[in-house]
Amino acid sequence: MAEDRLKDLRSELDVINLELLQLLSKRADVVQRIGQLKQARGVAIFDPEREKQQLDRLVQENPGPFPDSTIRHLFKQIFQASQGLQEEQRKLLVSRQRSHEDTVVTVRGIKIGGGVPIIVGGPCSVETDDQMEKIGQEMQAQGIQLVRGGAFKPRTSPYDFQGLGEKGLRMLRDTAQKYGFATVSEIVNPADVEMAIQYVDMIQVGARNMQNFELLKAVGNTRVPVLLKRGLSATIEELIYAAEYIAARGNERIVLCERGIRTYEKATRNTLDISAVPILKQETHLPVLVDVTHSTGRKDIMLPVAKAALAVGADGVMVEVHPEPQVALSDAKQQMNFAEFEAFMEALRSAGMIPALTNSLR
Ligand SMILES: C=C(O[C@@H]1C=C(C(=O)O)C=C[C@H]1O)C(=O)O
Repeated sequence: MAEDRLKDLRSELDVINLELLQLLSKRADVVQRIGQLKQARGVAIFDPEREKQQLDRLVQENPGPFPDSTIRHLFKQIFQASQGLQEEQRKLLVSRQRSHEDTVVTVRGIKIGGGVPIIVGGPCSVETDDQMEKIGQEMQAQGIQLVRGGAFKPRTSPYDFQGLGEKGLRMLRDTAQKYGFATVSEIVNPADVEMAIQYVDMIQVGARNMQNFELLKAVGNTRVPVLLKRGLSATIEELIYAAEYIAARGNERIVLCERGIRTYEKATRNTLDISAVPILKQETHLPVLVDVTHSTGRKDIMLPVAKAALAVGADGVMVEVHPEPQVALSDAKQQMNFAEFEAFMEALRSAGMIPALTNSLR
């Protein structure tokens, strides 16, 4: 008999627990809505005055049998947990606090991040069928799996080669299909994103467009991997917020790329901010690449710079390669020719910094 009574009372408690749980969740939902308002208004999360008001009221209404001190203690715990929820809401989606695990971005089965460095290679611009055919053969011979090639070129001068547009994307895709690569290419106009993803596996947001917020939103609306380059005068924080624009739209397949920043130094085209790599790895959970071509603009130091990038934890390096750099329609001076590229790759391989060529790739 007594046994049955105990069971009944415990069943009663089980029901009350579920009711309390529902009420706690309902309360948490309101807390989160308050959190959003506070964030929008730039108001502090912790509000001791408001907490005091609530505690005073609760103690006043306390029907017992819990003593007032216990009621204060229990509700203080709830307030603290609520504060935690609001703090969680404030953390950027791309921030390290959101994920202790490194994000691995997979582009057509090729992993960026996760421990095995990748080399992304290809010409600055897609120019001719002949050029792309040679690129296809060379990239395949060197085991390059992700090939770059520009079709929309944001050039400093309006009189410089502007790229082949959709035709260039088609040529890049055809080469990729023939040789089995994945592709990345820059898009500058949000209206072109839908068209571009018919051709490319990864969309690049270039340095000059890092704060083209409409473009960031447009690529954020897709589920296609995005290579986001740091703006030439952008701080690391601004780069992280640019990535957040993409993530906030639901696309977290983002790879960051350090490509040098503008300083007073003239010996290199830009100044490679090597410290940005470990900082980005620490502050975000996203993979980070280093563009050694644009950051240096100098072929003679590309190898040591690439080694430095990999040594500080970059998930890969991006380089420009052209069959005949001297006649290239863009970046003629800084693209490597095939012999230079082969020496570059061989040096990284023999230093054990990138995987050896497997037989199937020879
Ligand atoms: C929910 C709020 O945020 C925090 C949490 C509180 C709560 O859980 O009741 C109260 C004050 C704040 O410290 C709020 O400001 O109302």
